[in-house]
Parts: sequence; C-alpha cells; structure tokens
Amino acid sequence: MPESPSGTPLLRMTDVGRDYGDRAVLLSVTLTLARAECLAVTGPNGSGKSTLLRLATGRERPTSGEVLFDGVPVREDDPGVRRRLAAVMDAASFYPDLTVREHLMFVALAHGLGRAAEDAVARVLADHRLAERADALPDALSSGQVQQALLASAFVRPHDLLVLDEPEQRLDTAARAGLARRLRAHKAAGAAILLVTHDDELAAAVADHVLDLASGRVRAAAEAVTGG
Ligand SMILES: Nc1ncnc2c1ncn2[C@@H]1O[C@H](COP(=O)(O)OP(=O)(O)OP(=O)(O)O)[C@@H](O)[C@H]1O
Repeated sequence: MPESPSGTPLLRMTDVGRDYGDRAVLLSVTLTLARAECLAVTGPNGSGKSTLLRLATGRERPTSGEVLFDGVPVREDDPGVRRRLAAVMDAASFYPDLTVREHLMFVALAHGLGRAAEDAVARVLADHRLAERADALPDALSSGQVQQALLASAFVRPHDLLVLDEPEQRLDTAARAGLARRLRAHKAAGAAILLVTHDDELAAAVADHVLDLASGRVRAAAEAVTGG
C-alpha cells in the first residue's frame, strides 16, 4: 500500500452504519484522523465504541458508508494495514510457555526490527514497568501487568496508527499517568491514535478531539479538548 503525503487523513469514516441483524448499533458516524493527532471516542456502555474500532481496523465491514485507511478501504488482512496499524482491543492471549520478553521479541522480529529488536524490547519493558517481570510467564503476571504487556506489544512494533480500546483498564494511577505521557510523546512523534476510553482525564490529557457516542450516534462531534 503506497503511503499518502502527510496532511491526508490516515483514517476516514464517512456516514458509517453497522447493523447486527435488525438492530442498528452505529448510525451515520463520520470522522477523520490525521497523523500526529489523537481522537478519543467516549460514551456509555453499549453505545457502539468497540464496534466503531472493529470497523476502523477492518475486522468488520460497515453495513453502510465507507472506512478508508490512507485512502483505501480498510481490510484487516491487507499487508499494508497489518504493517501500519497496531491495535490493543482484545482479551489477552499469550503463548503460555513464552515469557514476556520472548513475546515482545517475537512481535518485534515479526515486524521486521531485526537487530534493533533487543533494544526496542528493553525500552518497552522499562516504559511499561515490566523490566523485573521480563522473564515471567503470562500466568504469573498480575492483571495490570498483563495489560502493560499488551500495550508493550503494540508499542514495540512500528506503526502509523495506534488503536486502543480502554487501555487504562486494570492500570493503577501511576501507570495511567505513564500511559498518558507515552501517548502524548507518541503523537508528537507522528503517530495517529484512535482511543476508546472511559477515563475523562486520559482523554483530556491526550486527545485533540473527542467523539462522544450515545446509542450508536455521535452526540458531540469531534470537539477540540482544552489542553489536549
Ligand atoms: N456481534 C454482535 N452481535 C450483536 N450485537 C452486538 C454484537 N457486538 C456488539 N453488539 C451490541 O452492539 C452494541 C454496541 O456494543 P459495543 O461493544 O460496540 O459497545 P461499547 O460502547 O464498546 O460498550 P462498552 O463501554 O460496554 O465496552 C451493544 O448493544 C452490543 O450488545
């Protein structure tokens, strides 16, 4: 997939709807996300936030409307999308017999880091407060450490768009503050971030715009966040 010139939105959703059976769970959602920008999606339980992320990452197709990643209809299995889009939006799944460090090396090498992999892994282990648990197996991690390992798996690999579904879950106050700092730095380095969150402080600290959903509709469209 050729990369567009900077300035073109990396992600564009136009008039997107998604039905499950005869039930409409998203209705006419339109948004754009550019490089070096963060859009936070907020709203109550069941308002359609995770559905929006599955559409944005190409895991599901919209019932109506269009989802473009860098100008092309997004498909999860497109090699260009897999190379450029990192997502943390699932329940944890790790190989039970690989340590945290081995998982991260696996991801880094699979995404082509080669000889830079070891340094990249050391950096994300430190950033995610996992250095002391680097040689632990997944079963021996606390729930917050599992969440940090999932986030580290996204940060360790190159990408242009980072998609996160409630990344704050299971993190303590200090870890949430660290996450906010990392996301701000990541954005400043040029990444686009699409973030679903129930944490208003995190949204205010990181997002340039907030899209608030209620029953599948946009309640407050992409407003600027003061101090974002
Ligand atoms: N595969 C599916 N089949 C049928 N209905 C679904 C499916 N996935 C989600 N839904 C319904 O769509 C609606 C939106 O769900 P979604 O998970 O997108 O909400 P959410 O805003 O992410 O909620 P939460 O804050 O609880 O995570 C819900 O009513 C949910 O029950």
